[in-house]
Amino acid sequence: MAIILCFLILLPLILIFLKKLKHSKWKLPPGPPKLPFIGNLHQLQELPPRNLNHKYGPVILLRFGFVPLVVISSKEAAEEVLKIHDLECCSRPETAGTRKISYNFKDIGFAPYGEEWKAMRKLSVVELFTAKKHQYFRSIREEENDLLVKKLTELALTRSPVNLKKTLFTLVGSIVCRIGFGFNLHECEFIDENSISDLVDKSEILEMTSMFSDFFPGGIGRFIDWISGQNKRFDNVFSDLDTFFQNILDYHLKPGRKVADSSDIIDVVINMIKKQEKDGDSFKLTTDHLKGMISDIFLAGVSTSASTLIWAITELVRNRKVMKKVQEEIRTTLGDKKERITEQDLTNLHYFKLVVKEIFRLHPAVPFLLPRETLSHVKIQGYDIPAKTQIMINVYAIARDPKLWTNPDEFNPDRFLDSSIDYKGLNFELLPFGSGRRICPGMTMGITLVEFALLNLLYFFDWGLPEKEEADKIITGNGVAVGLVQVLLH
Ligand code: HEM
Repeated sequence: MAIILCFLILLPLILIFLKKLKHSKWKLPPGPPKLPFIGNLHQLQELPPRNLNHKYGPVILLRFGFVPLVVISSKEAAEEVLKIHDLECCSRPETAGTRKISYNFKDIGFAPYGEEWKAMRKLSVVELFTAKKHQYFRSIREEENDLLVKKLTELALTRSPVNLKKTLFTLVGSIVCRIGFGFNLHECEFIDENSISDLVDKSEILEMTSMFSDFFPGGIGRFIDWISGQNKRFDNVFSDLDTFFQNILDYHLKPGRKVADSSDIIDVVINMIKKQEKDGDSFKLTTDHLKGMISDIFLAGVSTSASTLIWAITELVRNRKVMKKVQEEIRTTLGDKKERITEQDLTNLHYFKLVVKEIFRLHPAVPFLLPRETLSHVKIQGYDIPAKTQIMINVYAIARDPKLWTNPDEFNPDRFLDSSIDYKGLNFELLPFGSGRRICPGMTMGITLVEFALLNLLYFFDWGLPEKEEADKIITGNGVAVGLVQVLLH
């Protein structure tokens, strides 16, 4: 009996010792010094670093509480994660914020890798981006841009300044709501079109704010979140978003609602749920899956495209020569007299596409991609990365790496004149949409949305700053330009 007791007491110590022995053979990535227990938590504000961190190299290991996190900031290391080890690195970590906005990971963007994620992703790709719907989506984008041109023309005639952030978030929000959820934002009973950017800001708070329980899983973390009131703050922010998503769902479930031939993605999923109730399939879609999908489409679709557009106008206002060159190309190719432009007009523009590419390089909407988590042990650039380590890919820094780009901080679309580098996930120096299994499924839609809106803005209007404003004033601290811009009729 005594021997068995001794064995039971010693067993955990032996296991810890063996684990340590195994880990001591590992070559872990370098990183800033860590304090006992909290690791790098005291540096949460400045880490992970946005720019290249030459001091520690392109693969850096951090530890926030109990959570190990690796930051990748070189093209070669990104290629290893996203191409060579894509399967081992394609899960997502769980945090309190992402659990909420994904409705318990019943979505696409934050769901861990597995059968449910595969089924949801296939559904969204098939339904949102099928060829049979291309013409329908195209007409929605064209109609919404016509409305924008009308609104901006009125502002130009009265020489009133334009609030870029509100205007472009409303444009993108109205397109995404019609395509994804089948309702017209301008006539909507449950949301004011001007509050779209505020809602997106709230979702970003949820994604970005960290909870103690994210770093100290279990009782201690949850207790500190509760005492500090962080839980309550979180719930308050989430409740506005949840109300909006619930309204979208109720709108679809209204008795007697007529579903058009070109039903939106939510109608399709509701019909699948009804069908499954009869068939008894093994993967059951639920209301949480529906809300997770609404959350994904809204959050992933709106802020990315809108902030890219805002940056495009901002850079062009700051770089008048490029603005002149691109407008000359557009107006010469399309002719000067069009009252309305269509997506067909995008086809013959060359320099314009380079301008868009340069915007995606300098201002990737998701600078660290969405965080990944390793499913098993991998080696990146010769370093050991254990299973269940978070990985962030700093595509912002890679796209400004002086080893890859000449004058990297300069806005210069001409750099792509003789280059075959593209941004669709195959060139690892330019990854605004990510790459591999978790690459953005809305890429085609996002690109068309950005290109067509920008074409309208540049064909019909001349842009500049309101009197006495300087270019830098249209940039805010959190990286998105929000200021007022003067619009003049061409
Ligand atoms: C300019 C526009 C857009 C940009 C720059 C962008 C960028 C991204 C990036 C960087 C990721 C993470 C990829 C990774 O982790 O490797 C992502 C994921 C995602 N995007 Fe987009 N996106 C855009 C538009 C859209 C649109 C319009 C939709 C849908 C309506 C969409 C839906 C999604 C979804 C569902 C995911 C999660 C994919 C997964 O985890 O499997 N995105 N996007």
